[in-house]
Amino acid sequence: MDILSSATAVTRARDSLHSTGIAVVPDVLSYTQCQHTVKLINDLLVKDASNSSLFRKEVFHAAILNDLGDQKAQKDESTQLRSCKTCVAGDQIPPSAAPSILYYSEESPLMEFLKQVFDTEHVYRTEDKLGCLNIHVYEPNGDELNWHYDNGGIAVTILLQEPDEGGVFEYVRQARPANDASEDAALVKRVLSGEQKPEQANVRAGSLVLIRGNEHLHRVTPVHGVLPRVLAVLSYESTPGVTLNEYTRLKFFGRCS
Ligand SMILES: O=C(O)CCC(=O)C(=O)O
Ligand SMILES: [Fe+2]
Repeated sequence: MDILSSATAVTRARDSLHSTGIAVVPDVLSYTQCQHTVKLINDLLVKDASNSSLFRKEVFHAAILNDLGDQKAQKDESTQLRSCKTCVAGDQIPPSAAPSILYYSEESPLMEFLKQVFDTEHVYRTEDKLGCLNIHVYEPNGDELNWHYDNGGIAVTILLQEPDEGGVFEYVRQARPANDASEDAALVKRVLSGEQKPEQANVRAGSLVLIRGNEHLHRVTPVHGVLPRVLAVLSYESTPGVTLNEYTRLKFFGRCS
């Protein structure tokens, strides 16, 4: 975590985010911290096998989830993208896990780092007990997160376990055309047809990844092999006191409370 207090790391990440839309900061968590968290999550998965309180869902969705995209209501391949993973919600993650400490601790340098890198005066944790800190488990039988834009502009993740095969974070460097849904849809089509090649981020276990997720189309390729891909998603807002509504809680966590 010390690396986040380094001025060089701030400058490097800020420059990278500015020029490419993404910044990868390696070794924010150690291998031991990552493995400790993976073990805690594994224990939850084993315990959960019988009562399924962890939320696992396969969905088919459009790449563009905003109002402009949905209005088109076309039924082509760009609206039938498959995503499937297990989500461990904020209230299920042990406080002793390294991502919890990094996210919640008053001594954590992360918040200051984010303000400087995203060049903003205010960054707040999402104050939702489910949607604050999540851990996503991509099982190695084809779990994936298909092409999408995020709703929020500050996406922060930490990879905890690399899979053997697939699970690559891909993104399109070209920033989203401002308020132009038809250009947006054209970009999605070019990416889906292979005409426009995405970039692949080089992310190792322990790396912090920052992206402007509402501007850059991105996805996680299907995971195969033996090891699941395990990733912490740390949620932030530009205004204080943000909670999720019931619709969003049901959609992402399968429950309201
Ligand atoms: O799993 C990842 O690396 C990306 C996650 C992501 O894009 C999201 O949760 O919106
Ligand atoms: Fe995303």
